[in-house]
Amino acid sequence: APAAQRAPALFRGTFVHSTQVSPVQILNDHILGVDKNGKIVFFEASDKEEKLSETWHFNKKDIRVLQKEFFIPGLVDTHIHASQYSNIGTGLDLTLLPWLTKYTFPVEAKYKDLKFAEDIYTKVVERTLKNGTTTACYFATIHTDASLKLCDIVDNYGQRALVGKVCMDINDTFHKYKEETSHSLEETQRFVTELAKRKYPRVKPIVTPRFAASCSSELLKQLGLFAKHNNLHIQSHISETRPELEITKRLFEKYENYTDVYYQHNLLTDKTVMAHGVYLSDEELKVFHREGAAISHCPNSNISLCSGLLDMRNVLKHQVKVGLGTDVSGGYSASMLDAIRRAIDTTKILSVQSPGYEKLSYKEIFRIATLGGSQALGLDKLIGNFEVGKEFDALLINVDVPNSAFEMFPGETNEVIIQYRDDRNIEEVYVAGKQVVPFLES
Ligand SMILES: Nc1nc2[nH]cnc2c(=O)[nH]1
Ligand SMILES: [Zn+2]
Repeated sequence: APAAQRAPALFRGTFVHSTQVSPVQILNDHILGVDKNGKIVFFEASDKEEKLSETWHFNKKDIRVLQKEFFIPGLVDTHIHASQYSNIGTGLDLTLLPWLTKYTFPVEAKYKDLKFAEDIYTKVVERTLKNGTTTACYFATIHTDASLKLCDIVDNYGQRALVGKVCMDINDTFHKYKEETSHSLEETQRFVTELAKRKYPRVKPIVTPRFAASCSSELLKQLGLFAKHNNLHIQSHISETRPELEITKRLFEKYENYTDVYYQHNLLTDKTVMAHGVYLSDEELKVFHREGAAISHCPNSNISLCSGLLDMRNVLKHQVKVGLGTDVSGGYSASMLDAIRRAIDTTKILSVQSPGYEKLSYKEIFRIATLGGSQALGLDKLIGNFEVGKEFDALLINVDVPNSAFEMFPGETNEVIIQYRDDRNIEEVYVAGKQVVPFLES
């Protein structure tokens, strides 16, 4: 039961967000105004209330004054397999390649059945929204109609998303889950065309070759050209595990490295987001920087599938755009709050392994989960924080709810709250100024 509610356009209270210069900025007693298109039109200290009400012609009694709640920007999940949601929390006894064969390809094959697809896709959109994911970058499956169904559901619930119909013409371990090369491209074209006809304001297509090891050079080439000619987003996986690196090296012998495979096929652009990147060399990171391509850091998945630990500090040092991803169901949680915690764990483990390692602070990771994600998806002009001119994607956090996962003690600051809240503390979710959580009863 999706929401269709307009937010009150005016809020007064505490706002916590990130900027380029400040990983966490806490703005107490501010007023934020949202216009009917969902854009933030002003955001100022509330001693300006008088002047603002004259400029913007509002009545002060229309301001919603927050009490103990505060706003943070919506969380951006830069990598999630909507189709794998039905496997969440199961099948994590294997590493990537056998895991794909035993659990993942079989479940994705089921999305031929549109009823099944509709059921699971509804559940994953509801779950991610409730957990504060206002923007998701989804992998669906190879099935075009089911992928369009995901788009319909995302739009209906008011989430913002990039949705990819998966492309793969090689699968030697689960033969029935793959496509003919030409069919894969044609179906991608059909997916993009059909989605465009629907005119959804916040659901966009993303060209999605699964990863190099499941695509022929011909398919990669055609998808790269298609993305280029239509200026489309691109997503895939890169350098997640060592055995995958070996296979890719064997399949693409004449390329310099894994990054070069995507680069040579026009798949590494400033609208590309590649999941994982655990084993990328400095040389490859320089190519990411040069091309403006982004990495999605998926710490839960990296640990759950024993893939490895991404050195995010090194990624940032190379000025490569980076966001966080849940990578459901390689990652066992659909919550970006979990992704934040796993990213904190990962940076700490790296510092244990290498004394002197410059850990990321939780503040930096909060920024990566919000502003960083928006940059990784090329949406930072539109979302990511509460800058005037952006759309209001936001979570109303209440730390003091019944059944909260933690106690609040006197003297604790917002900073403590940022680290430890969970979805019970997300009372309301807004996308482009429209309240999308709680869902309205239909
Ligand atoms: N984590 C993960 N890695 C992949 N590499 C290729 N496909 C997948 C997938 O579905 N999940
Ligand atoms: Zn993935």
